Amino acid sequence: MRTPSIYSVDSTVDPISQVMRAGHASETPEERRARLEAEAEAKRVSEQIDEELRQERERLRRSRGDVKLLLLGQAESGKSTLQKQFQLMYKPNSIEQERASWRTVIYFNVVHSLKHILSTLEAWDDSFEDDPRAPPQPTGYYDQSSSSSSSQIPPVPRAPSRPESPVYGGRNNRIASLRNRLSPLLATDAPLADRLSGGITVSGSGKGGVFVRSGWQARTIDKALGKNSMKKASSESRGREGYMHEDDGDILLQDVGRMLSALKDDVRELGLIMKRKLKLDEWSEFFLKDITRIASPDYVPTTDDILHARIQTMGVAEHIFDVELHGRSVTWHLFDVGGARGQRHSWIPYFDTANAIIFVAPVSAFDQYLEEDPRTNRIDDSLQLFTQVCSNALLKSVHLVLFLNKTDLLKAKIDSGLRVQKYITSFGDRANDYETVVQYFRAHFLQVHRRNNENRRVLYTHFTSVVDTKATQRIIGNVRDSIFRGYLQSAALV
Ligand SMILES: Nc1nc2c(ncn2[C@@H]2O[C@H](COP(=O)(O)OP(=O)(O)OP(=O)(O)O)[C@@H](O)[C@H]2O)c(=O)[nH]1
Ligand SMILES: [Mg+2]
Repeated sequence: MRTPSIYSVDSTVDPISQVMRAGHASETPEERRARLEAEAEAKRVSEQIDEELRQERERLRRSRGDVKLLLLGQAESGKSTLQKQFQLMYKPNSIEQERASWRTVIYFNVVHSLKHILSTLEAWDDSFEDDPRAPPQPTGYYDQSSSSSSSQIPPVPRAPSRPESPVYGGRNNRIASLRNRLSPLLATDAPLADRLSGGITVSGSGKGGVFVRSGWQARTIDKALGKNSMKKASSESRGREGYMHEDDGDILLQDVGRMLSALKDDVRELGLIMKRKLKLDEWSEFFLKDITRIASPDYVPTTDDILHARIQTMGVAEHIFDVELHGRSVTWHLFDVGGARGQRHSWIPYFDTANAIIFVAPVSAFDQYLEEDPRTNRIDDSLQLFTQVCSNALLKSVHLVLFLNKTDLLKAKIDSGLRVQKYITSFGDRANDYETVVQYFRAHFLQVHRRNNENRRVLYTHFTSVVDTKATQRIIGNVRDSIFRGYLQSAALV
């Protein structure tokens, strides 16, 4: 006996067709109308499903043609700053929309720097009887004779010379009274951090201060506009709790602005002392030297301020741009990742679909150590990370671009007389000038690439300072063209 197929079109044996036909013969005009309506509705639903499927197929087909670009590199290497340059180039309006929200970040950067400076001064003060000028320790990566790729010797922070400035004259009193005067301003550190992070504390938020997820801008703007706010309570000294519960719109920012303005001379004094005595983070130095402008009541961050603001990325933030090529628009997905060690596991799911990577390595960091692991020199870490990226099987056919970044800071360090050999023994007695140093670092990254290049892919290298808009946008144009060339080649193969 024949087993009817579920795809059978033989309606004489199809029980459903038989029932339907039987129904047609005996149905009343109302039943017929209802049946036709039901059939029309079923057809409409079916067509709608078909259309949705078609659109989904089209979206998938198109997104296969999208460019997916990952920005990788250690914390503080400049990935988010580079992302801002893409944003300025391809979505300038969005920077305008976010401009106000950067005031929170910049205030936070200033307050957090002040806190860091004061506690460093106090710590030094306690240990002044010890010899404060121990030489820094060299890094191990370049010491090719050692099998371990990083030095196990903890770095010794640079410390101030013996009292010569007024601060160290009657230093205890001076520092104590500075802390006293600045204390209401310092107390805004925690509520500013909460506003940026949405109250999420991540272990490892160190001197950079706070981790943020994508979308923080909207949250800080909502707050500043007073959305979701609760009734304002009056309180002279608002701590973390005070601001969390009472915040009505801009109060926190107004308070910080007012205090900065009133205390700007103290702030400047502290900044100047530290500039002479300690390596300040680049953003601290940038904002402290401009404190009068930032403390003004109608302060609005400039684009340059936004490019210098520091906020740690948590997880992976996706940014979408439309990029034109020969009159055709291609969607670019830029993935800006958190570079701290605790964040790196979140990169992996993006490796599968990536077309291109910009690996950002800060070459100015030869005298710095990881915040997450103070035994590891930052250049060592960048080279190790670059080794992992070059040798990762999932990434073996991605378009690879290397940005040797922070060249402006490298120049400044060399000009100020900092000697590379002190930190990197294998640099030997090469000339301590910018060109020699930068080529030396480049050679090491090229060597890593050469040793991990089964697929014989090209490595595109650029010397960058991603806070420099004009130069960076020219380089982005260059990167875009090289990615598109690869993109067209692979499209031609399909
Ligand atoms: N002077 C100078 N500063 C830079 C340069 N690149 C980045 N910066 C600054 O360095 C700091 C860190 O930069 P980010 O872009 O936040 O670093 P990131 O790689 O995104 O760091 P994570 O999000 O923690 O992984 C910011 O204050 C930037 O303004 C550069 O080329 N020159
Ligand atoms: Mg970042």
